[in-house]
Amino acid sequence: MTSIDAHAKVNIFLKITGYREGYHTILSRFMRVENLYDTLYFVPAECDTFTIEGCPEVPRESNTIYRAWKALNEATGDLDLLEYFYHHKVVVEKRIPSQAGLGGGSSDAGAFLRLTHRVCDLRISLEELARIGASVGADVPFFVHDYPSANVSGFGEIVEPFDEAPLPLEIYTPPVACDTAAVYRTFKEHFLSGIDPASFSSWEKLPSKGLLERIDDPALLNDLYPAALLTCPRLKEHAREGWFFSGSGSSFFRLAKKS
Ligand SMILES: C[C@@](CO)(OP(=O)(O)O)[C@H](O)COP(=O)(O)OP(=O)(O)OC[C@H]1O[C@@H](n2ccc(N)nc2=O)[C@H](O)[C@@H]1O
Ligand SMILES: Nc1ncnc2c1ncn2[C@@H]1O[C@H](COP(=O)(O)OP(=O)(O)O)[C@@H](O)[C@H]1O
Repeated sequence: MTSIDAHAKVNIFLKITGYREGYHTILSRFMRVENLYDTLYFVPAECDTFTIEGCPEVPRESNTIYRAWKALNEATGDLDLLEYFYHHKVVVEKRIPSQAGLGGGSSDAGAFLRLTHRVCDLRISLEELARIGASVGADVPFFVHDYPSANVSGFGEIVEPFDEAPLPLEIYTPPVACDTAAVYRTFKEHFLSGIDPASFSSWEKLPSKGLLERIDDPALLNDLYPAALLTCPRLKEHAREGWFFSGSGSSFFRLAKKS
Protein backbone atom coordinates (compact mmCIF):
# COMPACT_ATOMS: atom_id res chain seq x y z
CA MET A 1 0.00 0.00 0.00
CA THR A 2 1.40 3.38 -0.99
CA SER A 3 0.75 6.13 1.56
CA ILE A 4 1.84 9.59 2.72
CA ASP A 5 1.14 11.73 5.80
CA ALA A 6 -0.35 15.20 5.22
CA HIS A 7 0.69 17.28 8.26
CA ALA A 8 -1.23 20.27 9.61
CA LYS A 9 0.47 23.67 9.88
CA VAL A 10 0.19 26.62 12.20
CA ASN A 11 1.06 30.21 11.40
CA ILE A 12 3.55 31.38 14.03
CA PHE A 13 2.94 34.85 12.61
CA LEU A 14 0.81 36.02 9.68
CA LYS A 15 1.18 39.63 8.52
CA ILE A 16 -0.74 41.11 5.59
CA THR A 17 1.60 43.12 3.37
CA GLY A 18 -0.82 44.27 0.64
CA TYR A 19 -3.63 43.36 -1.74
CA ARG A 20 -3.68 42.74 -5.49
CA GLU A 21 -5.62 40.70 -8.07
CA GLY A 22 -8.24 39.67 -5.51
CA TYR A 23 -5.74 38.19 -3.03
CA HIS A 24 -3.91 39.54 0.01
CA THR A 25 -0.14 39.30 -0.02
CA ILE A 26 1.27 37.89 3.19
CA LEU A 27 4.45 37.39 5.17
CA SER A 28 3.98 34.35 7.40
CA ARG A 29 6.00 31.72 9.29
CA PHE A 30 4.43 28.38 8.54
CA MET A 31 5.36 25.56 10.92
CA ARG A 32 4.55 21.89 10.33
CA VAL A 33 2.65 20.24 13.20
CA GLU A 34 4.46 16.93 13.77
CA ASN A 35 1.73 15.19 15.78
CA LEU A 36 -1.36 16.12 13.70
CA TYR A 37 -1.77 14.79 10.16
CA ASP A 38 -4.11 13.18 7.68
CA THR A 39 -2.92 10.06 5.85
CA LEU A 40 -3.51 9.45 2.13
CA TYR A 41 -3.40 5.90 0.72
CA PHE A 42 -3.28 4.92 -2.97
CA VAL A 43 -5.21 1.62 -2.85
CA PRO A 44 -5.32 -0.81 -5.81
CA ALA A 45 -8.89 -0.78 -7.17
CA GLU A 46 -10.48 -0.74 -10.63
CA CYS A 47 -12.09 2.74 -10.96
CA ASP A 48 -14.19 4.18 -13.78
CA THR A 49 -13.15 7.64 -12.67
CA PHE A 50 -10.87 9.40 -10.15
CA THR A 51 -12.09 8.08 -6.79
CA ILE A 52 -11.66 9.54 -3.28
CA GLU A 53 -12.88 7.82 -0.11
CA GLY A 54 -12.77 9.21 3.43
CA CYS A 55 -14.07 12.75 2.88
CA PRO A 56 -17.82 12.09 2.74
CA GLU A 57 -18.75 15.65 3.71
CA VAL A 58 -16.86 17.18 0.77
CA PRO A 59 -18.31 16.82 -2.76
CA ARG A 60 -15.64 15.19 -4.98
CA GLU A 61 -15.35 18.17 -7.37
CA SER A 62 -14.71 20.53 -4.40
CA ASN A 63 -12.14 18.25 -2.80
CA THR A 64 -8.67 19.77 -2.97
CA ILE A 65 -7.28 16.30 -3.80
CA TYR A 66 -9.50 16.07 -6.88
CA ARG A 67 -8.62 19.66 -7.84
CA ALA A 68 -4.91 18.81 -7.48
CA TRP A 69 -5.32 15.73 -9.70
CA LYS A 70 -7.11 17.84 -12.36
CA ALA A 71 -4.46 20.59 -12.20
CA LEU A 72 -1.68 17.99 -12.54
CA ASN A 73 -3.38 16.38 -15.54
CA GLU A 74 -3.87 19.75 -17.24
CA ALA A 75 -0.26 20.77 -16.57
CA THR A 76 1.43 17.50 -17.59
CA GLY A 77 -1.10 15.76 -19.88
CA ASP A 78 0.56 12.62 -18.54
CA LEU A 79 -1.45 9.60 -19.68
CA ASP A 80 0.34 7.36 -17.14
CA LEU A 81 -1.27 9.58 -14.51
CA LEU A 82 -4.74 8.91 -15.91
CA GLU A 83 -3.91 5.21 -16.23
CA TYR A 84 -2.66 4.96 -12.63
CA PHE A 85 -5.89 6.35 -11.14
CA TYR A 86 -8.06 3.97 -13.14
CA HIS A 87 -6.30 1.23 -11.13
CA HIS A 88 -5.99 2.99 -7.76
CA LYS A 89 -8.37 4.93 -5.53
CA VAL A 90 -7.34 7.58 -2.99
CA VAL A 91 -8.39 6.75 0.57
CA VAL A 92 -8.02 9.58 3.08
CA GLU A 93 -7.75 9.07 6.82
CA LYS A 94 -8.87 12.55 8.02
CA ARG A 95 -7.63 13.76 11.42
CA ILE A 96 -7.11 17.49 10.77
CA PRO A 97 -10.30 19.40 11.65
CA SER A 98 -11.81 21.42 8.77
CA GLN A 99 -12.10 25.23 8.67
CA ALA A 100 -9.62 25.27 11.54
CA GLY A 101 -6.78 27.38 10.13
CA LEU A 102 -4.57 24.27 10.08
CA GLY A 103 -4.38 23.89 6.30
CA GLY A 104 -6.18 20.53 6.24
CA GLY A 105 -7.50 20.64 2.70
CA SER A 106 -4.36 22.28 1.35
CA SER A 107 -2.09 19.76 3.07
CA ASP A 108 -4.03 16.88 1.52
CA ALA A 109 -3.54 18.48 -1.91
CA GLY A 110 0.19 19.00 -1.32
CA ALA A 111 0.67 15.43 -0.07
CA PHE A 112 -1.31 14.07 -3.03
CA LEU A 113 0.94 15.95 -5.46
CA ARG A 114 4.12 14.71 -3.70
CA LEU A 115 3.00 11.06 -3.61
CA THR A 116 1.77 11.10 -7.22
CA HIS A 117 5.04 12.72 -8.32
CA ARG A 118 6.84 9.75 -6.71
CA VAL A 119 4.68 6.80 -7.78
CA CYS A 120 4.11 8.04 -11.34
CA ASP A 121 7.74 9.11 -11.62
CA LEU A 122 6.63 12.48 -13.03
CA ARG A 123 9.34 14.34 -14.89
CA ILE A 124 8.68 17.74 -13.33
CA SER A 125 10.61 19.71 -10.71
CA LEU A 126 9.38 20.32 -7.16
CA GLU A 127 9.16 24.02 -8.07
CA GLU A 128 6.84 23.17 -10.98
CA LEU A 129 4.79 20.89 -8.71
CA ALA A 130 4.44 23.76 -6.18
CA ARG A 131 3.35 26.10 -8.99
CA ILE A 132 0.64 23.59 -9.96
CA GLY A 133 -0.35 23.40 -6.27
CA ALA A 134 -0.71 27.19 -6.08
CA SER A 135 -3.61 26.94 -8.57
CA VAL A 136 -5.47 24.73 -6.05
CA GLY A 137 -5.02 26.96 -2.98
CA ALA A 138 -2.84 29.73 -1.60
CA ASP A 139 -1.10 27.59 1.00
CA VAL A 140 -0.65 24.40 -1.07
CA PRO A 141 2.93 25.35 -2.18
CA PHE A 142 4.09 25.16 1.45
CA PHE A 143 2.78 21.59 1.66
CA VAL A 144 4.36 20.58 -1.64
CA HIS A 145 7.80 21.67 -0.36
CA ASP A 146 7.12 19.98 3.01
CA TYR A 147 9.63 22.05 5.02
CA PRO A 148 9.31 21.81 8.86
CA SER A 149 9.38 25.62 9.02
CA ALA A 150 9.30 28.28 6.29
CA ASN A 151 8.78 31.95 5.58
CA VAL A 152 5.88 32.18 3.13
CA SER A 153 5.14 35.32 1.13
CA GLY A 154 3.45 36.55 -2.01
CA PHE A 155 -0.05 35.05 -2.05
CA GLY A 156 1.53 31.96 -0.50
CA GLU A 157 3.54 30.82 -3.53
CA ILE A 158 6.96 32.05 -2.28
CA VAL A 159 8.20 29.45 0.21
CA GLU A 160 11.65 29.87 1.81
CA PRO A 161 12.81 27.24 4.33
CA PHE A 162 13.62 28.59 7.80
CA ASP A 163 16.32 26.64 9.62
CA GLU A 164 14.78 25.57 12.94
CA ALA A 165 13.31 22.37 14.36
CA PRO A 166 9.51 22.20 14.56
CA LEU A 167 8.30 23.18 18.05
CA PRO A 168 6.19 20.89 20.27
CA LEU A 169 2.76 22.48 19.98
CA GLU A 170 -0.56 22.13 21.73
CA ILE A 171 -3.58 22.89 19.52
CA TYR A 172 -7.11 23.76 20.61
CA THR A 173 -9.81 23.91 17.92
CA PRO A 174 -13.08 25.34 19.30
CA PRO A 175 -16.42 24.30 17.76
CA VAL A 176 -16.45 27.45 15.57
CA ALA A 177 -15.96 27.13 11.79
CA CYS A 178 -14.01 30.03 10.27
CA ASP A 179 -14.45 30.39 6.51
CA THR A 180 -11.11 31.60 5.10
CA ALA A 181 -12.69 33.72 2.35
CA ALA A 182 -15.07 35.42 4.83
CA VAL A 183 -12.22 36.26 7.23
CA TYR A 184 -10.10 37.73 4.43
CA ARG A 185 -13.15 39.73 3.21
CA THR A 186 -13.58 41.20 6.70
CA PHE A 187 -9.88 42.02 6.83
CA LYS A 188 -10.04 43.84 3.50
CA GLU A 189 -13.05 45.89 4.60
CA HIS A 190 -11.94 46.82 8.12
CA PHE A 191 -8.18 46.43 8.48
CA LEU A 192 -6.33 46.55 5.12
CA SER A 193 -6.02 50.34 5.13
CA GLY A 194 -4.23 50.21 8.52
CA ILE A 195 -1.37 47.78 7.71
CA ASP A 196 2.11 48.96 8.70
CA PRO A 197 4.86 46.79 7.08
CA ALA A 198 7.55 48.63 9.09
CA SER A 199 6.07 47.26 12.32
CA PHE A 200 7.21 43.69 11.59
CA SER A 201 10.44 44.21 9.66
CA SER A 202 13.01 41.43 10.26
CA TRP A 203 10.50 39.04 11.88
CA GLU A 204 11.33 36.61 9.07
CA LYS A 205 14.87 36.37 10.51
CA LEU A 206 13.75 35.55 14.07
CA PRO A 207 13.35 31.98 15.41
CA SER A 208 9.72 31.03 16.10
CA LYS A 209 10.27 30.13 19.77
CA GLY A 210 11.77 33.55 20.49
CA LEU A 211 8.87 35.32 18.76
CA LEU A 212 6.26 33.38 20.76
CA GLU A 213 8.12 34.08 24.01
CA ARG A 214 8.57 37.78 23.22
CA ILE A 215 5.18 38.73 21.78
CA ASP A 216 2.20 37.67 23.88
CA ASP A 217 -0.54 39.39 21.86
CA PRO A 218 -2.12 36.97 19.31
CA ALA A 219 -3.59 39.94 17.40
CA LEU A 220 -0.08 41.35 16.87
CA LEU A 221 1.32 38.06 15.55
CA ASN A 222 -1.66 37.24 13.32
CA ASP A 223 -3.36 40.07 11.40
CA LEU A 224 -6.31 37.78 10.60
CA TYR A 225 -7.21 37.27 14.28
CA PRO A 226 -9.10 40.59 14.73
CA ALA A 227 -10.86 39.90 11.41
CA ALA A 228 -11.79 36.37 12.55
CA LEU A 229 -13.20 37.76 15.85
CA LEU A 230 -15.36 40.16 13.83
CA THR A 231 -16.43 37.43 11.36
CA CYS A 232 -17.06 34.72 13.98
CA PRO A 233 -18.01 36.57 17.24
CA ARG A 234 -18.39 33.25 19.17
CA LEU A 235 -14.62 32.84 18.83
CA LYS A 236 -14.14 35.36 21.65
CA GLU A 237 -15.60 32.89 24.20
CA HIS A 238 -12.75 30.49 23.39
CA ALA A 239 -9.80 32.89 23.54
CA ARG A 240 -7.40 31.90 26.33
CA GLU A 241 -4.45 33.67 27.94
CA GLY A 242 -1.14 32.53 26.44
CA TRP A 243 -2.64 30.95 23.30
CA PHE A 244 -1.97 32.13 19.71
CA PHE A 245 -4.22 32.02 16.63
CA SER A 246 -3.49 30.06 13.43
CA GLY A 247 -4.28 31.26 9.92
CA SER A 248 -7.90 32.30 9.38
CA GLY A 249 -8.88 30.15 12.37
CA SER A 250 -10.55 28.83 14.36
CA SER A 251 -7.63 27.00 16.02
CA PHE A 252 -5.49 28.35 18.86
CA PHE A 253 -2.05 26.97 19.66
CA ARG A 254 0.75 27.36 22.21
CA LEU A 255 4.14 25.87 22.98
CA ALA A 256 3.59 22.49 24.65
CA LYS A 257 4.76 22.36 28.25
CA LYS A 258 7.91 20.26 28.65
CA SER A 259 6.67 16.73 29.46
C1 LIG B 1 -5.45 31.71 5.80
C2 LIG B 1 -4.36 30.77 5.40
C3 LIG B 1 -3.05 31.15 6.07
O1 LIG B 1 -2.16 30.09 5.99
O2 LIG B 1 -4.61 29.40 5.77
P1 LIG B 1 -5.86 28.72 6.50
O3 LIG B 1 -6.26 29.54 7.68
O4 LIG B 1 -6.95 28.64 5.46
O5 LIG B 1 -5.35 27.36 6.91
C4 LIG B 1 -4.16 30.77 3.88
O6 LIG B 1 -3.71 32.01 3.43
C5 LIG B 1 -5.49 30.47 3.18
O7 LIG B 1 -5.14 29.88 2.03
P2 LIG B 1 -6.24 28.92 1.37
O8 LIG B 1 -7.04 28.18 2.42
O9 LIG B 1 -5.58 28.11 0.32
O10 LIG B 1 -7.18 30.00 0.76
P3 LIG B 1 -7.83 29.82 -0.65
O11 LIG B 1 -8.79 28.68 -0.57
O12 LIG B 1 -6.75 29.82 -1.67
O13 LIG B 1 -8.62 31.20 -0.75
C6 LIG B 1 -9.90 31.35 -0.22
C7 LIG B 1 -10.20 32.86 -0.34
O14 LIG B 1 -9.46 33.55 0.66
C8 LIG B 1 -8.98 34.80 0.15
N1 LIG B 1 -7.50 34.82 0.23
C9 LIG B 1 -6.79 33.64 0.39
C10 LIG B 1 -5.41 33.71 0.48
C11 LIG B 1 -4.78 34.96 0.38
N2 LIG B 1 -3.42 35.06 0.44
N3 LIG B 1 -5.51 36.10 0.21
C12 LIG B 1 -6.87 36.05 0.16
O15 LIG B 1 -7.54 37.10 0.02
C13 LIG B 1 -9.46 34.89 -1.29
O16 LIG B 1 -10.69 35.60 -1.30
C14 LIG B 1 -9.71 33.43 -1.67
O17 LIG B 1 -10.68 33.30 -2.67
N1 LIG C 1 -9.36 17.15 1.47
C1 LIG C 1 -10.06 18.05 2.20
N2 LIG C 1 -10.04 18.00 3.54
C2 LIG C 1 -10.73 18.91 4.29
N3 LIG C 1 -11.47 19.94 3.77
C3 LIG C 1 -11.52 20.02 2.42
C4 LIG C 1 -10.82 19.10 1.58
N4 LIG C 1 -11.05 19.44 0.29
C5 LIG C 1 -11.85 20.53 0.32
N5 LIG C 1 -12.16 20.88 1.59
C6 LIG C 1 -13.00 22.05 1.96
O1 LIG C 1 -12.10 23.05 2.50
C7 LIG C 1 -12.75 23.73 3.56
C8 LIG C 1 -11.69 24.29 4.47
O2 LIG C 1 -11.08 23.20 5.13
P1 LIG C 1 -9.53 23.27 5.54
O3 LIG C 1 -8.70 23.56 4.34
O4 LIG C 1 -9.23 22.03 6.32
O5 LIG C 1 -9.54 24.50 6.54
P2 LIG C 1 -8.51 25.75 6.60
O6 LIG C 1 -8.57 26.36 5.22
O7 LIG C 1 -9.10 26.61 7.67
O8 LIG C 1 -7.19 25.20 6.95
C9 LIG C 1 -13.63 22.64 4.21
O9 LIG C 1 -14.75 23.23 4.83
C10 LIG C 1 -14.03 21.75 3.03
O10 LIG C 1 -15.30 22.16 2.53
